[in-house]
Amino acid sequence: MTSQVTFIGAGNMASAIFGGMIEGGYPAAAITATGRDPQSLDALASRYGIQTTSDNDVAVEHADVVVLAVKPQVMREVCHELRDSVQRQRPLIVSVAAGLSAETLDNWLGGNMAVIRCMPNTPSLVGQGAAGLYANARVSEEQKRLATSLLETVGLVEWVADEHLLEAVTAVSGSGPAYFFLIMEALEDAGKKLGLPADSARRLALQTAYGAASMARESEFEPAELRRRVTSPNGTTERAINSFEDDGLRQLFEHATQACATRARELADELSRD
Ligand SMILES: NC(=O)C1=CN([C@@H]2O[C@H](COP(=O)(O)OP(=O)(O)OC[C@H]3O[C@@H](n4cnc5c(N)ncnc54)[C@H](OP(=O)(O)O)[C@@H]3O)[C@@H](O)[C@H]2O)C=CC1
Ligand SMILES: O=C(O)[C@@H]1CCC=N1
Repeated sequence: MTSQVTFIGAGNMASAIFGGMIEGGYPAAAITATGRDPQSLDALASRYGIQTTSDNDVAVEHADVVVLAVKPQVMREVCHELRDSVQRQRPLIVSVAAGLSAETLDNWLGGNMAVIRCMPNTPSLVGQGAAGLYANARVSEEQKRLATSLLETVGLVEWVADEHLLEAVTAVSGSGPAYFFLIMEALEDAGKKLGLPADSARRLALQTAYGAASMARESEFEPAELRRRVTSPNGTTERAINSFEDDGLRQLFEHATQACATRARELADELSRD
């Protein structure tokens, strides 16, 4: 039987997931999303054919799975508001919020809940997401299979056994799309500075990112080998790669991902304090 899935919060991440689920064939009628702005909810309802409401309590009434997809800063208030209804209904809770631990969420929801923490990413919208998942001890094997099957409709699913590894998942894939978008912007700008018309620079940069990612995913060779195959000895690529290496590109990634993981820990500390 199709599980009833309710998204609390229907912003960027939630709509990427339910949009991708529907695109992948999940019945829109089994999906409910909540929010605060009736106009945005109406727009989502007519675009995707999902149920919408601004009443979070009503939305969880018949839910098998409740996906908490509000900003971490409003999660406590939302969980307190949902406490009575989820304690009655006992759905599987899936939180996509950065930082907040399963224990904190469980406490805010009144305790003894099956909680999965999920760190997804926005390419879920086009069925190319990558999500890291962690389950607390109350989650059954069947519920893990359910979460896996729901999220696999929008991309790759990787379970982690240690909750702290979700900080690394956030640093690599949760925030990761933004790094690649930044690289696309930078490559486009660099192309313009070298004289390309703006629209050509954008098309070339985007197609190159797409081509490289598709090739890396499908190839039997690892990315380092694929890079070597573009890099002719004493050719043009070698100059560019050497320039990146000399300017410390790898360290830049190391520092940025550490900063990201640190922020995930900070959020958890800031928000779980009473
Ligand atoms: N964006 C991303 O790439 C990723 C985000 N995440 C996580 O996803 C979560 C949501 O982020 P994101 O989608 O970017 O943020 P958005 O601001 O786009 O979405 C949050 C939504 O929650 C709604 N909301 C706020 N308060 C309530 C409430 N009381 N009841 C119901 N809905 C409410 C907001 O409505 P309104 O606008 O009216 O306030 C908004 O539409 C965060 O916890 C974030 O850590 C995780 C991985 C990736
Ligand atoms: O920037 C953020 O906090 C969220 C979590 C991962 C991606 N976006």
